Amino acid sequence: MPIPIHDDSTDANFADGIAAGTSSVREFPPLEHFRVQNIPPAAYYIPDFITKEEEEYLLRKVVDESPQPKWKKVGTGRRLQYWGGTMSKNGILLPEPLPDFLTSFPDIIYRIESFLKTGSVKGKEKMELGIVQVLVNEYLPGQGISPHEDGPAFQPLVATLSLGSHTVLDLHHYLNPTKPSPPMISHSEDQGGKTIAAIPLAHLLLMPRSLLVLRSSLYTSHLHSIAAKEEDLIVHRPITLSGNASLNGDEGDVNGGGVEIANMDLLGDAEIVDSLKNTGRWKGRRDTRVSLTFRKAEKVLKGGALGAMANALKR
Ligand SMILES: O=C(O)CCC(=O)C(=O)O
Ligand SMILES: [Fe+2]
Repeated sequence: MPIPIHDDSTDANFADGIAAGTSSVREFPPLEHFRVQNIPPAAYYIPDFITKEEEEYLLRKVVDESPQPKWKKVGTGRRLQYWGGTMSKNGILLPEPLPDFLTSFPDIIYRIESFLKTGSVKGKEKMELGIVQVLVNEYLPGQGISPHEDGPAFQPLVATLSLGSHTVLDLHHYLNPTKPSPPMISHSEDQGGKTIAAIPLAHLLLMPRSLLVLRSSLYTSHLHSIAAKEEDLIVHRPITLSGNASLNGDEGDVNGGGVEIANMDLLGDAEIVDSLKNTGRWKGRRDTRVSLTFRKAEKVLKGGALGAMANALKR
């Protein structure tokens, strides 16, 4: 089935963008345009990174047509799949070729790589992912993922595509026991000997078809999680003369269980933004969400399937 072309190239604001991928002529402004403000460096939220047709196609390939044994169930009931290979116990990726539906039609990997390059700063910073593995997570309503780091086996630059449903990703930092920040400490959990803040540092609303890019310290010294919920309540308190309504700390009781999100200005969803601005809240029931996390292993077993895949990525 051909993927319909999604064309925003007539929008003058997109003039600095890039031709993103061979299966779509969609152009985006450079990565920096999508940076989430007021959180540690760095997170980028890109709404509508893929079209509805591409979303349906990917869901069909990943969920309906992928062989049952590919799925692994994890403790909380969530299912996951690995494409591009799995990690050995000592942190070396045993590579396998990535499937055509990620590399050629639609060419999602090329699109992500081309887009990330727009965030490179000449002579300073190279934004290249060199995707070798794609992790697929499927969350039914009520399922989540507890606070974790993706770990040192992967490069501190990951991109996650959301399909099928919105969710809220929470970002946490480790509490420094010598310098406690008072509003953060209501209770805390222990993670491998380090204490993490019980109240997340920030929340990001991830809509279907969006891409989230996390890098640098947000990847290396923070944790991320998704609360196991069937419904999300987002609240918005306008900035007052006495300063910004805090994004962290006193949320729970004051907001009636709702959370403020750090990426409201990047959401690109008029209905949600209007509701937040006019009523101060938005409530959404979660549906089944499938996420695709694109990442690069620090160490990959040389030869074999890797050669074939590297050739496929060159083009
Ligand atoms: O589903 C997501 O957006 C995040 C998945 C994730 O953090 C992981 O599997 O490590
Ligand atoms: Fe993760």
